[in-house]
Amino acid sequence: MSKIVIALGGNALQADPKDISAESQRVTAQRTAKPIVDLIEEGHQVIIAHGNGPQVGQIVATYEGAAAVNPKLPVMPFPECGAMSQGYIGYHLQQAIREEMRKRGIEKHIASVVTQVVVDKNDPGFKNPTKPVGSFYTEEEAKKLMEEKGYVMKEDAGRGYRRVVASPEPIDVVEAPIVKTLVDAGHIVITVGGGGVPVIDEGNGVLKGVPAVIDKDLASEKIAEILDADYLIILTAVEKVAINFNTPQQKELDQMTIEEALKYIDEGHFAPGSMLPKVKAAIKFAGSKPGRKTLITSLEKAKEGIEGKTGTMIVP
Ligand SMILES: Nc1ncnc2c1ncn2[C@@H]1O[C@H](COP(=O)(O)OP(=O)(O)O)[C@@H](O)[C@H]1O
Ligand SMILES: NC(=O)OP(=O)(O)O
Repeated sequence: MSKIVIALGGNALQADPKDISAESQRVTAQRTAKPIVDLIEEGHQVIIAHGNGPQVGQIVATYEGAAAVNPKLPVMPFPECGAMSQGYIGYHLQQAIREEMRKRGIEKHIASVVTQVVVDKNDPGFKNPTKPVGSFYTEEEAKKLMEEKGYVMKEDAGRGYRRVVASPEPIDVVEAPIVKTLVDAGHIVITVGGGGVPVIDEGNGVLKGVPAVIDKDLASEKIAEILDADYLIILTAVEKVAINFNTPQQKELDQMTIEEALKYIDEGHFAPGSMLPKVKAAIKFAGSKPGRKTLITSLEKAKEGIEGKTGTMIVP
């Protein structure tokens, strides 16, 4: 039995990026629950983390839109929207995983912990927004949003334009002791959703939410270290990491050593904002203590991946 932190990518929550309805996410979560419960059924101790880029963007935009037509409605601050996204996504995952466990006769409890993650107020990420949130827009729509709302909009890996916000590095997970207690008691915990709500220590131990979105792969790596997990599994839309991705020379990798991964980063094989943070999180976890490994694979292949049959394993 291994202790596994699973980081769920966008496709685990929204199968069709154009359909951002709650119903679509609820149905997608049911599909996502199956490979996760496969691992639980095998006896692994599973801790779940997830992204929130599309959802937090949607929540912010909804409040802004509502405030524009009804001035009595306050604009909701970004950290509060992040916390809402944890609750919204956690609720769907809790329902779906609980139901899948119930069907299989697995008697375990599952809960989401609204999680705050400490970041440095001087993190250079605050000066250079990189994290895509919300929906995809055409170049024309993006220009209009930049002019009208002052958003920073960037092209996202050939998929269209998206709003980008600051993405500081995670330093510590505030609720980690509670997560550890629940995990040690045998419960399934959903934590660091959306990378955690980013908070800064104002200097006196008082925590204050800041408008940013922490990368969920890096936050998952942080909680995996704190919980002393054996595996960090990053589940995304591709079965394996590739070099020369999307070119005729594309080569999928079964395994990468940390040294090889660093070389591939230098050579520019991993797109910033998509595969790069995953590989960085993978390197950090695999290098943090002997025996720790990171697996990057698709949601559907999680079980086969942990059995060593597919995916890309990052090892020291
Ligand atoms: N070198 C690479 N190998 C494999 N996939 C890559 C690579 N570079 C970029 N990608 C893209 O990155 C995507 C994963 O990033 P993203 O969709 O942002 O992640 P998430 O699943 O966390 O939402 C893959 O589906 C693939 O399209
Ligand atoms: N917080 C975060 O990394 O979200 P996405 O994975 O949706 O980009």
